[in-house]
Formats: sequence, structure tokens, C-alpha cells
Amino acid sequence: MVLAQLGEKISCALQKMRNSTVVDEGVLNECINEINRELIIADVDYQLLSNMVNRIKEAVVHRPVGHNKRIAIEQAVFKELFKMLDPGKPSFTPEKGKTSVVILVGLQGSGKTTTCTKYAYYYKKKGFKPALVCADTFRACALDQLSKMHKKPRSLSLEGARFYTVIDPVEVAVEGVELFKKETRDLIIVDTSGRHKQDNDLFEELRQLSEATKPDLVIFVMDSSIGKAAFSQARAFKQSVAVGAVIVTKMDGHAKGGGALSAIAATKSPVIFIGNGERVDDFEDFDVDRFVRRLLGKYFLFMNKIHEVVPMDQQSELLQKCSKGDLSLRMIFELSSNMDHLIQVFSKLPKLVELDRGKEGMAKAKAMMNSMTNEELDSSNPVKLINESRKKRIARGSGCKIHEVTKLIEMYKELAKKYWSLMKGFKMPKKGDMNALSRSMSAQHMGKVPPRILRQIGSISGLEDLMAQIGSNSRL
Ligand SMILES: Nc1nc2c(ncn2[C@@H]2O[C@H](COP(=O)(O)OP(=O)(O)OP(=O)(O)O)[C@@H](O)[C@H]2O)c(=O)[nH]1
Repeated sequence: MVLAQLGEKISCALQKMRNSTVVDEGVLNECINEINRELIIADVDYQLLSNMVNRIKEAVVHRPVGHNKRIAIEQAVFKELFKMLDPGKPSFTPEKGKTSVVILVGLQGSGKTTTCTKYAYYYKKKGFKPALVCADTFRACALDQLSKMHKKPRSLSLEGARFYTVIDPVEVAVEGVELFKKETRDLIIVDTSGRHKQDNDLFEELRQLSEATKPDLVIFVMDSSIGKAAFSQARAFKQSVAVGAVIVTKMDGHAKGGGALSAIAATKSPVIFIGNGERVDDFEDFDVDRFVRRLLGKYFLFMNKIHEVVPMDQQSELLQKCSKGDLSLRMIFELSSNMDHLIQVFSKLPKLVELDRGKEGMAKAKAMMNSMTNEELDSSNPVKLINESRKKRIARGSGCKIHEVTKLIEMYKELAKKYWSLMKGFKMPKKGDMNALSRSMSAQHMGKVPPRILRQIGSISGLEDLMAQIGSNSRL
């Protein structure tokens, strides 16, 4: 599934650029083109991509002289991907015991009816009392399909869900919703007939249906194989009804999935679920954060922490700083510009926090790093580069003592050693499908540590001990 591998490809393109000794225009263009190519292969809309590429180029070109272009391009790429993946507002989520009306809309055959049942089943498992209204009067067998799905072996627990249908779709929807409200059903799901962006009458009907039922959420159901047409189709729906979320279906097939990114952009709504099979439980929740963490690969340990402790609107900047490759002095330097977050993010990791024993320690560390060369700052092995004579030079340049430079280097050494040993264990599934990825990511999301690392360190408490140990060992 290409969507799951996209992040890896993008990371590869950035890594190639990182490995170049000089980042000139050619290297920059090559990196941008490679990312562009990967996104095109994944079926992301051309226009969307061309705007994105222009913004990345602008961000790099307009960088003041002397700024690191490599960092600028990485920041711009991640900023744009975040923007593309995260519409910035969470979707409405039904609350148990409180009536919610949810309408599913989409193209013919996109999987609406199937998804209605999956959605109902998902919430039924969470203790909701769902009800399904079949306003798909266009297709004679839709009600039949909706009501029969619970007879399939895997959908038995939909038993108790109710079904309602008559002829006029708007009437069906209104009456059905009213009926189920009286029954105090807390999740009323309305299935609608499929329509194409040229079906003006059907779109008008959909608008009326939405106006009459006043849904809490309109979900655009999108077949993942739709490819590049996703953007214009999604936009047509958004123009008629207030689409607030996207569900991408048929991810179990060979679809490239990039259309999902386009649909997010067109509707400015998040993807909330993925359908990956015909059975009622072939349904996974989709978390943009998880996907973004996937993009940033091995840094997810930081990501988890960042997501826990850093306010949403400030996460992106911090994540970009964490995503630069091996731990370099520059990374520490840049991260430390936001000490509040850094302290929290690293609270259980090596105690970089110790740097901030009063603002003075931090200011000294920064002064020392300011006196280092770019090579020393970006190296993944600065210890080798900073010999005694360089230490003297750095001390003189920063107004610090030589032993303070030595302490900074020692701190870095300790930190890097533990950082690398921890990161080594956290390998993402390379080729797996979205299922494997999702399972792996949700385990991590729940604070679990992959078995391989657990075996290395003994247990979760072993990990905590290790971190505490690291903390007590690193002092500046
Ligand atoms: N493999 C796979 N098939 C799916 C998935 N979701 C739906 N389908 C299949 O796609 C076909 C169309 O699904 P429906 O639920 O009938 O689609 P619809 O959007 O309600 O169709 P219309 O009412 O005609 O617009 C059916 O054969 C479903 O079994 C999925 O996630 N994976």
C-alpha cells in the first residue's frame, strides 16, 4: 500500500540530500523532484502538488543568506506535509448517550452502505445504540444489503440495530431520523445513494437531505482506487454539503492511496477511518498523528512524547526539529530553543534538561555551540572532530572554560550513545500493509514498546530504570 510507504520514500529523498557534501540548487531540485515524483506515484492531485512544490521552493529560496539550506528544505517539506495531512481541526466524534446524526455521502459504489454498517458496528462495540436509515432509494437492493449484513457470521453483534426506509430520500431521512431520535438511539447513521459530480439533481437532493436532517457529521466515503479524481470529486461533495470527515475504503486492494491526501485537502477534513475489506470489522481508525509519526520514522519515541506534552499548534515545529537524522549537536542546539517543551519531551529520556540548570547553563551551552563550525554541529560524531586544540578555540570564542566545553562534549557523548541504542530497536515495518503498520503504531501509541527492544532491556520498568539511569549520569 503506497500511502504507508510514502513517508519512507520521502525520508529517503531527504536523507540523500543530507548525505550530499554541498547542498546547491541541483541537490535541492533533485530532492524536491524526488518527493514530487513519489507523491505523484501515490496519486496525489497535480495542482495540489504543484502548489506545494512552489511553496517549498519559495521557503528555501527566500531563506536569508547564511542559513542552512538543508534544514530549510527539510522544514519546508515537513511543514507542507503536515499541512496536507492535518486539516487542523478534529472531526466531530459521537458521544455515547447523546443523539448524533451522521450522514454518509460519496460516489456510486464507493462503499457507503458497507461503511455505514462498519461504522455502526464500530460504535456498537463501544456501547452505543446505533440505528441505520437507508435513504438510498435509488438502488433497490441497498436496504436489503444494509439489513442482511448482520446475518454474515462476522456481524452478529449488529443485532438490535434498527432499519428504516420509504421512497423519497429526503422524507426517508427525516422520518427515519425522527423515529430513531424518539427511540433515544444515540447514533443515527443515514446511508445515501451514490452520485457523481455531474449529477446536479442528485447533489441538490443531497443538499436538501442534509438541510432537513441537520447532521452532526457528514462523512465523505471515498474508494481508495479513485486516484487523482479524488480531489475534484471530494470538492464537489464539499460544495454541496458540509463534509466534516473522510473514510477511505478498499485499502485492502492495490490502491495507491494518495487520493486520500487529495481528499483531505479538498474537504479540509480529516480521514477518520480506513475500510480494508468487505467484512463488517474490516475497519480501522486512521490517525493523522500516527501517519505523521510514520513519516518521521525512527523518531517516533520523541513523537509520542511530543504528542503527549506539547500543545497541538506547536507540535509541527518541534517535530521538524526532531526529524533531521542522527543526533547532532545542532539538533540539541535547535531543540533547546524551546526549553519548556524540551524538558517535558526529554523528561524520561537522557536528561538534556540538566543543561538548563538555571538559564546560565543553557546560555553557556549555546555560546559554545555558536563557536563551533557547521561541520562540528552537524556531525553525528563531533567528539572525533573536537580535539583539545578545538576545545581551546571554542572556549576562547564563547568565553567559557575548557572544562565546560569538555563537559558539553561528555554530555553529548552520553546522550548520543543512549539515544542511538534506543532508536536502533525501533524499526518500522518496511513493507507491511496498512494493517501491520496500524497495529504496530497503535501499540506504540498506547505506550507499548516493541518486543525486540523489550527483550533487550527486560521490561517497561527496565526501560524506565534505564532512562532514570541515563538521567542521573548526564550532568553538565
Ligand atoms: N475489498 C473491499 N471491498 C469493499 C470495501 N468496502 C466496500 N466494498 C465493496 O464495494 C462494493 C460496493 O460497496 P457498497 O457499500 O455497496 O457501495 P455504495 O457506495 O453503497 O454503492 P451505491 O449505493 O451504489 O452508491 C461492494 O461489493 C462492497 O462489498 C472495502 O473496504 N474493501
